[in-house]
Amino acid sequence: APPAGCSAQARPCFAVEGPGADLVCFTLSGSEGAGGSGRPLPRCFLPAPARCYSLCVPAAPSVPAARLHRRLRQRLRQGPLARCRVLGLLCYSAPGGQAALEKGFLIQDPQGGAETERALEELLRGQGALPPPPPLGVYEAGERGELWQCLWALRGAGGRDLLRRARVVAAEEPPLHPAVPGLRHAAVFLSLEAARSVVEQCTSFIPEATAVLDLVDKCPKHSKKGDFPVIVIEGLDATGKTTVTQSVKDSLNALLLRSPPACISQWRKTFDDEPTLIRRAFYALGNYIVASEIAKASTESPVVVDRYWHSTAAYAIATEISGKVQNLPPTQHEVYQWPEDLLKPDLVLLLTVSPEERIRRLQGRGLEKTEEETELEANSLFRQKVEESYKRMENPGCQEVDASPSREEVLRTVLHLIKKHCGSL
Ligand SMILES: Nc1ncnc2c1ncn2[C@@H]1O[C@H](COP(=O)(O)OP(=O)(O)O)[C@@H](O)[C@H]1O
Ligand SMILES: Nc1ccn([C@H]2C[C@H](O)[C@@H](COP(=O)(O)OP(=O)(O)O)O2)c(=O)n1
Repeated sequence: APPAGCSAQARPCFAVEGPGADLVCFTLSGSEGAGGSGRPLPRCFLPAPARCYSLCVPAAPSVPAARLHRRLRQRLRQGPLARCRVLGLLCYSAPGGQAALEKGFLIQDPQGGAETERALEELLRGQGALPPPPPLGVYEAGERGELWQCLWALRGAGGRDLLRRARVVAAEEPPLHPAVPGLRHAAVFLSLEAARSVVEQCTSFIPEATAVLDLVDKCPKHSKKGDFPVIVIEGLDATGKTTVTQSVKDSLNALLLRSPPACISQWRKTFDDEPTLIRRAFYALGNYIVASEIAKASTESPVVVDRYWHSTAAYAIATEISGKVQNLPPTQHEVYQWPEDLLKPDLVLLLTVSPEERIRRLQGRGLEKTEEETELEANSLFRQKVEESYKRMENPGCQEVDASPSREEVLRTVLHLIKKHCGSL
């Protein structure tokens, strides 16, 4: 329910008008809600005494900016700021505007008061000079109930300078999710070099990054597949990939590989704790290492692979694109295309089960849940976006397999599809 005094009709989009202020901001949470023109302001702006603030960093694929964003998110949960509600925010240029995409937070302080503003200023001053700390956006009501955004640049030694004061108005939801154009540089890397350069920028603060790069550099470039078939099994967690890949391996006398490969999986936790940019670059490099393993193995036997490129891309897209499934990049978008320099499998099967069956299997397995699995359960929208992204992948695309029947029946279906596509084995 919306907070008292706020309209449930409001959309989570708002624009900041005025000279030099062509940013439109799009909150990442709660993208529901209809409304025509003359819409009320989004309900994310709570009425007094509540107060709203914003912090945004450039969304350009820069390692320092990505780490600053993550540091700010962590710090916003601490101290006097812990009482605030923090929503994700994307600020993008209105049509014709020049501003680059920014990513940040809308901070709602339900009680108002000077303490939160002081804490935010301290937080920003404590971030050092590189990259420069973002300005603090402070939202205040005008005399006629209109809303203003004041953008303050903080001076290192204390004090602050007003950069601009601009009207905040309701805006149309943009036709394309603002994160879509930047996806291919921020989360989905379409070449070895693109992913490599991100991980290379991390060697000074992630010692494991050097080890990953060493392994990648040892792999022959542009690995070629051998004569035996290469089959990839994809799907959400607990759809039965481990079960299916193991049985296919036994049935076909195949070699079983997985991405990320064993040689880097001990560093997975380290990279999972890093921002999207770094984390996804790590998984992307893992695929290139697996590619060289596939190349070698497929000269000697069939190869079955548990997750590969499609997982890397689908999870990256689904985590970066907030809100509903309709916000995903349109079909045939470049992020759904296979990287040209990555070894292609002969067949990719996507295992799907109903959400209810998947949760039964997760519970049945009784393992400790990862943060992402918990999110999947809590957020069926996320699950839908991962699955839909899988289905939009092209060249090669994924062939869907209903994995709800018994283990034996699923295996029969999978073997049948492999025979059909890869000929006699
Ligand atoms: N066809 C099936 N019917 C019922 N349970 C299954 C089936 N396939 C797998 N399971 C069980 O569901 C759980 C998740 O399967 P698993 O193969 O580990 O999935 P994934 O590797 O995709 O996470 C396991 O406990 C597994 O034994
Ligand atoms: N090739 C791969 C494999 C996994 N990932 C990422 C995508 C998700 O964030 C997680 C999913 O891995 P998870 O450990 O949950 O998967 P399984 O337990 O193997 O089913 O890893 C990837 O990006 N690329």
